[in-house]
Amino acid sequence: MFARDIGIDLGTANVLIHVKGRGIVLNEPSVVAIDKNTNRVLAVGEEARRMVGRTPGNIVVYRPLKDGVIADFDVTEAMLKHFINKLNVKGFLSKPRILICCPTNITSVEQKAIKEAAEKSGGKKIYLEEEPKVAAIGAGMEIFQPSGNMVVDIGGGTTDIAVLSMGDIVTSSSIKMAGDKFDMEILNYIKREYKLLIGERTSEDIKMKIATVFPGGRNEEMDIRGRDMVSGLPRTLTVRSAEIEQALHESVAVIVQAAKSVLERTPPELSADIIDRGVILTGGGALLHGIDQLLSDELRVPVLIAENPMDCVAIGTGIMLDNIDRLPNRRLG
Ligand SMILES: Nc1ncnc2c1ncn2[C@@H]1O[C@H](COP(=O)(O)OP(=O)(O)OP(=O)(O)O)[C@@H](O)[C@H]1O
Repeated sequence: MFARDIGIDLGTANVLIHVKGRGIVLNEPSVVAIDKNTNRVLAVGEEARRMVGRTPGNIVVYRPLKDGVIADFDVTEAMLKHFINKLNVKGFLSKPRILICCPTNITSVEQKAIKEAAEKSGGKKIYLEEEPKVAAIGAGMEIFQPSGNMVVDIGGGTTDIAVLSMGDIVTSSSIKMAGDKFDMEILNYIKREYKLLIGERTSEDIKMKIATVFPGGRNEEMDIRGRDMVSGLPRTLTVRSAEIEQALHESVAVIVQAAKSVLERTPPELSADIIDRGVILTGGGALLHGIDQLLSDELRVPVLIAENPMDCVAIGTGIMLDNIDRLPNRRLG
């Protein structure tokens, strides 16, 4: 029995766990179903996600990390413990070191509590790290060199934008505009234009299958179902890429603006490096059709989507654990 280091991407939308030597061993949605009457956890992860929008009154399905902050700490703790215990850390993996990447804006009290939850689940030493740094490392950027690297990590709750050099963040911004808000914009658009109520899962489906954020970038259509707001009855209608582009226009403009303001605050030598190396997109939002083209046009630098953008943070935790002793400014080490 020997200790293997564990990296955890505790995300708003998904939790990924990386075990040294084995790669990503767990990838589940950050969702928990609870029985309101007994306060008992009924399901966690994928099983709970399948219940979203489909539960009777006594069961609530939580996303405990909504909006990139910990909305419900007890539920977050229960979820984290459930996932770590699933790996059987206490038995097979004796006392591993655990590096957790959690939302950027959490309070020090929350940081402590996350640390404690991981300790109780069997961790020997727990490290917390900032998401954009780990995402950049996971995307293969050489952030320990004295040169500028820019990463835009578009997750479920937050978009983290950072310029890194010599292993640390030089300029950054974290905004609450990301995948969840895009879903909400699509849902509101369908409600406004067609008087049709759709669920969150349907609007996420539209985003993934036919949306684009680059004008004219995609020309597809999709049949969607929901509840007619006037008749109250189920109804089907067809939506097109171009109208979803309109629906998402203002939201993506917020991300473009945040990226511009980070670049404006970046020292010129590092800006020059970014022209050479380009901006790397990570997180599930990097898969939003046309986002790379749009950012490249607006920022006038090359923009590249990382390979497996949703895995970058988890992969980055693995690389960081290998180099833990030479990391500057690590939090709660
Ligand atoms: N093909 C796709 N097109 C557009 N969006 C996508 C696609 N695939 C996934 N997403 C979105 O990516 C988001 C989840 O990304 P990710 O798993 O990186 O977030 P997270 O790390 O859990 O969140 P955060 O970084 O805010 O804590 C969801 O909003 C999801 O809808």
